[in-house]
Amino acid sequence: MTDWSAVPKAEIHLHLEGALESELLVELAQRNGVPLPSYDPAVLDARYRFGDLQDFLDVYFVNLAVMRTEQDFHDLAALYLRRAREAGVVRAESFFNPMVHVRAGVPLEAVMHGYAGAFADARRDGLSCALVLDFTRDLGAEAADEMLTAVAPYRDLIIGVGLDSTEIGYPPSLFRDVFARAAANGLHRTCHAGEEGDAEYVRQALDDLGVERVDHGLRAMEDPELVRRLADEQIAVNVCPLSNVALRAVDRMEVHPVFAMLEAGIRVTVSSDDPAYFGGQVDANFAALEQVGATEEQLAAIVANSFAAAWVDDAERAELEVRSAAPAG
Ligand code: HPA
Ligand SMILES: [Zn+2]
Repeated sequence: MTDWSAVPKAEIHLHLEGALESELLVELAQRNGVPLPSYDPAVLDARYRFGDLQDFLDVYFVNLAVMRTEQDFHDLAALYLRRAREAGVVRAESFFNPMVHVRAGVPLEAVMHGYAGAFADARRDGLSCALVLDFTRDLGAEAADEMLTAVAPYRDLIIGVGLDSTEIGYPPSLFRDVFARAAANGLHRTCHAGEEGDAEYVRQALDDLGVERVDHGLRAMEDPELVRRLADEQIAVNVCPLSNVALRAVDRMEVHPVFAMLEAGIRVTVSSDDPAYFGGQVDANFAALEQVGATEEQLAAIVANSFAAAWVDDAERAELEVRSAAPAG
């Protein structure tokens, strides 16, 4: 079996709020006087068994009540960025979602400065990294639009936008105007679609939001015409195998659609989604695919796709590819 932590890669589907490991969760709860059901990280981890996406989101949002100050956001991002480097990540494009925090009374400035400070530190240490603003789709398009306006003073700290949280009932088309405004501001676009929603959600992400990438995209495989289109247009589909099994979007790793996606010529990438909840960092996601029979060639293609799909300019992409081709060490 390959040591995936030694293979340089880009991780482009990762929620910083989903990197809140139980040890840090307990530390922040104690720091800020926020009650938890247990203060034993092992007990908290043992509760992470989910029936579906909503089941997970219910726990995830409750836990986020511990995040209060700029230092908290800095600590969370620094933890993720350290874990990512340990997992072989050389380019990190990370979702953050300020909506839950701001609604809990945290100043947007604390969120932005905390995350951006940790990202600046990592950049100084040689990691290529950037922040992607995610909107909570079940809060609706107006709230997303308000957040896009609110982050205007921090425009230089973000490179793109995405859409997360409860999928069914909140199709991408609802967010057409806010994504158009983001594009007009020079922001890249991606969207969670096809995790639980059907192929129509993925089609809308392409047609109505103009996304360059799709997060999860699993149910696109139910529509052969859409599969051809994803392949023809080389839209990156950012799958998260351990997440998909943990949230039962996929029955078993052996039948993960990633294999059919590769077969169809889709630009598949692999990321960890919410590593504190789903059992591992991006290296563990590669290992999980290898364990069920993904070939060396398939996994190498996924690594190459991660750089092809990254939101970097040609010069930086070339530099990342050279670094990844050099022997580890
Ligand atoms: O996988 C996810 N899907 C939707 N929303 C999310 N928020 C964090 N992770 C996810
Ligand atoms: Zn996600």
